[in-house]
Amino acid sequence: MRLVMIGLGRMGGNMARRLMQAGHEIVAYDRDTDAVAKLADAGAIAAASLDEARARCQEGGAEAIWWVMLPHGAVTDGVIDQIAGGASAGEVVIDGGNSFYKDDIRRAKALAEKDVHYVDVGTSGGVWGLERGYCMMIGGPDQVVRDLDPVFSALAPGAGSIERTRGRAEGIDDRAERGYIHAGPAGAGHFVKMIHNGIEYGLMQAYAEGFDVLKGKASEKLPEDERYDLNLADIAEVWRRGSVISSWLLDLTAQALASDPHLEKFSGNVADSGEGQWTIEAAMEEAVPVNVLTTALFARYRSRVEHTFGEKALSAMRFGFGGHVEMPQ
Ligand SMILES: O=C(CO)[C@H](O)[C@H](O)COP(=O)(O)O
Repeated sequence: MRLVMIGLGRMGGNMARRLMQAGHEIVAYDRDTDAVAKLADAGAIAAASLDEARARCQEGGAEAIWWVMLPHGAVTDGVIDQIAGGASAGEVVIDGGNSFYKDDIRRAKALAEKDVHYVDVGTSGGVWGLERGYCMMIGGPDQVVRDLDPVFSALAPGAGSIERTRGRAEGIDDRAERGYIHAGPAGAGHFVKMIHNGIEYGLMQAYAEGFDVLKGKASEKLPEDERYDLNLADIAEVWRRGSVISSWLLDLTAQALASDPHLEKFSGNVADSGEGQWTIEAAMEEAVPVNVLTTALFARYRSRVEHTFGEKALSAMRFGFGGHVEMPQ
């Protein structure tokens, strides 16, 4: 198939490459003309504007398919509005970024008025996706998603060497086993991806806290015979092998500790892109308790300030009721 890839950053660029490796044709568009030129060197058709991208995509006679891979919010909305402005009936807009699922529902309704189809794809795989493939959670109309199957199938990891899940029925839709699902109508793909990312926050926080406690065991504040100077890189390594908590996130932790045992490259000011917060908002709408996920998000907020005003207030109250002084820095 021929499709336009808009946004040729870490994700979009590599997804375009993976699609071309599978025989698809990519019309490449990005405001960064160097990124377009680089992808053209790898075999893509370069486009200097959205109009040109549409024309090049339609050359084969089919309506344009747009895969948008941009930061969520205003940037993605702006580009989709521009596409919609010149769109013909039958075009397909796919948002493969990390959009908020309620934005998908709104966009799908607006585009449907022009008979333009909208598909939301929560895409996981990060910078490793070119090689390993991308796990995709898809929302949108059934037939449109079916028609795009060659694209999803090429991007997905495939069944690979992962054993079939014991107890899973034979002869059912095997897309999940090949690394992608059609989760439901507009927004369902990004909703599932949002929860995936919420879980990601919780898992990451659990590893981070565990390693913090291991590191702290060398503290001079502990009795001498209870101090251990633990090799964190080795602990991460051994847990990768047969332990209950082995995972890809642990693999990445082991890699980071192997090359930088004190993680000196990092300040520890942890950013977030919104999915953790949206997960908690969704849980509140459903009145579902998400204690771990909430704590993980708040730990990120906490990581960005040396001391909060609230912590100063704590010290002030302790001092007020008991004359208790603060810990020395
Ligand atoms: O989609 C992803 C992985 O699957 C994102 O890369 C990841 O979740 C980053 O999110 P945040 O910036 O909030 O940590």
